[in-house]
Amino acid sequence: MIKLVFKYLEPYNYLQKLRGCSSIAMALKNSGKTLVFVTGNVKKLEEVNAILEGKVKVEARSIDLPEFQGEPEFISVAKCKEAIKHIDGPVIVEDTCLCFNALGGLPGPYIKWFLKKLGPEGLHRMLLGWDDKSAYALCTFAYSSGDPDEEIKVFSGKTPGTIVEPRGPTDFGWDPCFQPDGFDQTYAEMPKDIKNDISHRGKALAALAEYLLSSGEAKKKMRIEEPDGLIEK
Ligand SMILES: O=c1[nH]c(=O)c2ncn([C@@H]3O[C@H](COP(=O)(O)OP(=O)(O)OP(=O)(O)O)[C@@H](O)[C@H]3O)c2[nH]1
Ligand SMILES: [Mg+2]
Repeated sequence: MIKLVFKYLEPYNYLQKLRGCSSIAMALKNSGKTLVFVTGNVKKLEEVNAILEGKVKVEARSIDLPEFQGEPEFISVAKCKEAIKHIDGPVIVEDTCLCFNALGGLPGPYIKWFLKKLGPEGLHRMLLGWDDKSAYALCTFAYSSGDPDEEIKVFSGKTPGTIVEPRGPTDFGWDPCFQPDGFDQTYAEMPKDIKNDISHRGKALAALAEYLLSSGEAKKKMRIEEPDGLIEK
């Protein structure tokens, strides 16, 4: 029963946070500036579009940014600094980590290479010698207003889970071997909308959307839709 309540309450919280973000879409539309998501990963893009649909209009640019090393926040900020060299206007980038607790957080930001070489089955096998199969997915967005002199903002989302034998469709990365806590399905098995509601990416985007709406700094660059109509800030 508790499991069931958790299952439905948590997604609801994130949906609540995103509600009302249609003003961001209007704001960016009317400022003549579109928020550009720089990524080379179409599956990430699909999820970002689904999560922000009807709230924030994102334009994708496929640029193969360097894969930096270091802590997640450093990597995302470094990616963002690279991205703004190519884009005129507001930009977001994202970096995803899959962290095994038994391995002190590795592969972490290096998951892309582990996945490429081992696949989801190999990731599961990495933990065969360990009792602790717990892990977490971490998503870190970095946002720049486009002005290189302004501070880059970072928004993170973390979802705890367990590394299991792969189950479900294999169309997105390590989804088949990650089972989020409180669920009996892997990310790959669950409906996309449920994944997006509880995922590392969904949580990070909720925080980003909240910032764009509430920050005076971000608002100054945009026109914001108010209940009485569109007014200039
Ligand atoms: O099963 C998954 N569920 C997810 O929700 C998810 N998000 C990212 N990934 C994979 O994890 C690595 C991150 O590396 P990454 O952040 O550098 O991404 P990337 O290089 O593919 O794109 P980008 O850096 O151009 O945005 C890459 O292999 C991605 O395919 C996921 N796999
Ligand atoms: Mg990358």
